[in-house]
Amino acid sequence: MEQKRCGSKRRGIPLSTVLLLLLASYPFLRAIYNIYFHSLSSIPGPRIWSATRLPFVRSLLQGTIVHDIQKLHRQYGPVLRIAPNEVTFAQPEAWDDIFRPPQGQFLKDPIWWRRGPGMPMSLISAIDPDEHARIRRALAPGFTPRALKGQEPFIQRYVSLLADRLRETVLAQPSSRAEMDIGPWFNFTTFDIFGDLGFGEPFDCLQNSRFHPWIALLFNSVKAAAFVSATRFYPAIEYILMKCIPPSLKKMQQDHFQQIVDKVHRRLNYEMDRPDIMSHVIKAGEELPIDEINVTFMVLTTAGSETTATVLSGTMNYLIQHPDQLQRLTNEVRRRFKSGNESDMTLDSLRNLPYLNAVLSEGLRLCTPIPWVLPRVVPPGGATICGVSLPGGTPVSIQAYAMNRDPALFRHADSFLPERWLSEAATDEESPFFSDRREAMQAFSLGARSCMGQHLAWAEMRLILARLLWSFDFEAPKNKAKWLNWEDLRTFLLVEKRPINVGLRLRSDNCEERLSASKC
Ligand code: HEM
Repeated sequence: MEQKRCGSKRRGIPLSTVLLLLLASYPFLRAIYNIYFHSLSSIPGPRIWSATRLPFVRSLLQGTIVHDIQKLHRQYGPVLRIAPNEVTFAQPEAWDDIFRPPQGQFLKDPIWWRRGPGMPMSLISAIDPDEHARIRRALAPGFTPRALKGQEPFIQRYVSLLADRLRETVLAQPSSRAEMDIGPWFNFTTFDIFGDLGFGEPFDCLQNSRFHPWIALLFNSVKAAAFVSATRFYPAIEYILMKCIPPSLKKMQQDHFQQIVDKVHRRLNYEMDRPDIMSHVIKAGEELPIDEINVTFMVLTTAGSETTATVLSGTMNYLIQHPDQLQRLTNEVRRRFKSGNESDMTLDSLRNLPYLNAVLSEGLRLCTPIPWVLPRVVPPGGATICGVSLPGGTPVSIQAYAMNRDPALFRHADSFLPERWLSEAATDEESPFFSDRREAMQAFSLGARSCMGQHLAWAEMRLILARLLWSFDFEAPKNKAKWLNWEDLRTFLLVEKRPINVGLRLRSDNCEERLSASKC
């Protein structure tokens, strides 16, 4: 009996229990490894973010990721570990080190760009540099300054329609002063412009004064898209989620895509030659298979419209809350186009208005629509970024939001001060902005994957803002509770939408008097 008891003692804890214990303690052991023994353990960052991906995912799902990371950068410095295997940078040198490295490209991190099952490759999702270069080559002629010249009449048409619609809204008010959310109007205009340039047909948002259902569905699914992205860090959860998607939702997704396929199809069958973006793709012939054209034009619709509208919304929001800057810009535009003929306002004539460019640069800095440039992966041999050596395979990203608002890089970094972008700020040592690190702001990114649409974006932003200020007097809503603080907006891959309330009336008749009385 005694012997038996000793025997059972020797057998000890059953193997299954040991395995279970090991399994249960794995996350803790892994977290300890990540904090103390991982190859990134010397990179500054909060322990909990270095130990596990969970805080990052929570922040992503809450939409507070850019603000949370900004706070962490302030606390830990410009090089920050934001997950066990990921490092992010808020230092100007990171742009060149990641996006224009001397040897070879840092490729996009597949976790963010992996294509859905059955989805063809697009310009944005192509990771292989040769594939990406092939697609970009086929599209590039449609985005040159020369091509833009041919596209100008399309752009002008929708900006005129925007001004007409706003005029009607104002005149419908008994007081001839309207108070409205101008954000959707910027979206209506940029989506209509891209619709015409891409597919030869607008989305008719301006015509109908409301979002086309395709765009409405896109905006409604942004939070869900952020959720799907978050599950990619946990393949088992992603697998289950994909299995749980109801057929009705899958059908909705397919129909959404099919609408773009139909638009592309209609455009490709046009007999006439029109100088839009698609015409260049047609000329490139076989270079781009039809399924790649479909997906590329679907992502371009968002990339080319929502971004520009976000900057315009943010810039207008800052302008109405800064009456001096608003007045200075209004004066610049109205003085330059005194003759009273809006058609004088061409893309060429608007290119060199110093204060207009400064205001929009400041808008791009504070309201950058891509506040966090999604990660790239350090090439296999490893690389040095901002003086920090990182092993191959490490995802690295740039925090544009944190960098653009860093007081070490920009004087009064959180304030709207377009003057920092005037040429004298860079040359006059007395200027308070002389030491600003303007090269930190790269809203269109750099290198082989920089924004293809930046000429178009600048053209649209200049024309829309100038035309509106030329035609209307803007002001902040009388009720301060209706003012929006841009810093409160969350980010779910795209910047959250909230009303941009403005007061506007038709440009007053005594404008010339005010101009001559103004000191600007
Ligand atoms: C103010 C407006 C805009 C901003 C701030 C902006 C910013 C950016 C940024 C930062 C990227 C790089 C993203 C990355 O590499 O992860 C990008 C890529 C891109 N943008 Fe824009 N964009 C704007 C407007 C437009 C417009 C109007 C179009 C054209 C219709 C456009 C087309 C593209 C394309 C095609 C790419 C992908 C380039 C490639 O992967 O080769 N963007 N944009």
